[in-house]
Amino acid sequence: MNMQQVEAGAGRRVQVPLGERAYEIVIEPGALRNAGALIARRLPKARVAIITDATVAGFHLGSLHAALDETGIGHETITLPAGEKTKSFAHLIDVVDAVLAARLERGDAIVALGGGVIGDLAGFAAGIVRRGMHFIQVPTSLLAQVDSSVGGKTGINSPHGKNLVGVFHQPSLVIADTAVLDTLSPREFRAGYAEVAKYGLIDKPDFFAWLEKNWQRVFDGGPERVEAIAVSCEAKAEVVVADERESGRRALLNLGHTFGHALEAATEYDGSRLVHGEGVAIGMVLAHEFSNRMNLASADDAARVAAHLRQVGLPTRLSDIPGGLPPAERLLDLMGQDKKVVRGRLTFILTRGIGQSFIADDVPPAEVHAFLKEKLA
Ligand SMILES: NC(=O)c1ccc[n+]([C@@H]2O[C@H](COP(=O)([O-])OP(=O)(O)OC[C@H]3O[C@@H](n4cnc5c(N)ncnc54)[C@H](O)[C@@H]3O)[C@@H](O)[C@H]2O)c1
Ligand SMILES: O=C(O)C(=O)C[C@@H](O)[C@H](O)[C@H](O)COP(=O)(O)O
Ligand SMILES: [Zn+2]
Repeated sequence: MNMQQVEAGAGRRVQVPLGERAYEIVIEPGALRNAGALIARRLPKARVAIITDATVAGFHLGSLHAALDETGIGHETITLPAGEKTKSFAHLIDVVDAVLAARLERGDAIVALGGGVIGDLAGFAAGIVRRGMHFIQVPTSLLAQVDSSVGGKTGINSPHGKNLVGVFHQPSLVIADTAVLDTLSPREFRAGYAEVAKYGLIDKPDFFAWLEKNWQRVFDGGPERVEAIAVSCEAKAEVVVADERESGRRALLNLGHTFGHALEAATEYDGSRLVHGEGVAIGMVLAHEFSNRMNLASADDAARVAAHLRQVGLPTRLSDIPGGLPPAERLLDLMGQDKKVVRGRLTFILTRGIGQSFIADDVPPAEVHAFLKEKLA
């Protein structure tokens, strides 16, 4: 990681060395223009079904079509509504039916052009149609470029909780065009930034300190944006290669998510109230505050995390979520559906300070309940 000198205009490539499931992440402004050539090199002669949402299609579908036409790649397009509620059984059926109707074969590919919602849904479809098709991620949100397009977690939501139905299915290629982020709304850019900060808070205190200094440049675009995305992808790739199916260390990538996912479910996946990255921002602050309450981390570190996230414009408190929340009992109940639960016991990602996160499976639920009650008051 070279965060001191950032070369102007440079693209980056990050490898995910997962044996026969290995793939490359191409991070570059303008990469979408080369999507046809990149896909043809990785999957010669494959046809593709593009899954996208209406907002992203309006901005970027034409460029992807042009890139595929240039290289003679046959394509179908399925356009879904934008937003978290699209990660549902109903839309999974739409995608599966459309891919089968287009007679795509197992050796063909599903291409996700969009944010994490489209990536998670399209990846799930790719994992189950004909028992597994190729899958290519073309992430268009900051969150998707730094997190959801890498690592192979796919799935949909349930009223019982987030991402409760899905499969692990790695992409064959990730094409992250950092220039497409210029059309992303400021709110969605901020939400994705929460997952960038997460890597610093897990185990990269120098990266967190770099972000505190450089976040404005990351937002503005240019080399710092590419650098932050590349560092994030390297961090995620390293964890995924070490623990692809989350039997241990990968759970660290869930920092802030036990709280955050419960908040998303409690607000019924209503993006006008809370989007995923915002839930993660509040969840990471709560994880640091709870760690302080358990005498694990200092109050100063918890305050530093909250101050930085607030500085970039992210919500950091439960009271920042409009429309009211259910009581602590209900939030705890929702956390009970977390995939990290083992024999009924909650697992949390706690911390000893900035960049010192760890997996805790011995957290007394009564402490969490009391903490949440306090925070809701
Ligand atoms: N699989 C994983 O490892 C993983 C990791 C993190 C998050 N996730 C999931 O990802 C989802 C959140 O992803 P997200 O934040 O990208 O949400 P999203 O897919 O809903 O995208 C956010 C919004 O931005 C719009 N958008 C996307 N790219 C755009 C662009 N370039 N220009 C203009 N508008 C654009 C979308 O239409 C949408 O309205 C959640 O469902 C979360 O659970 C998955
Ligand atoms: O890739 C992972 O592993 C993560 O935990 C990344 C998270 O940012 C992401 O939100 C993921 O979808 C959460 O996973 P889940 O298993 O808790 O649903
Ligand atoms: Zn996340």
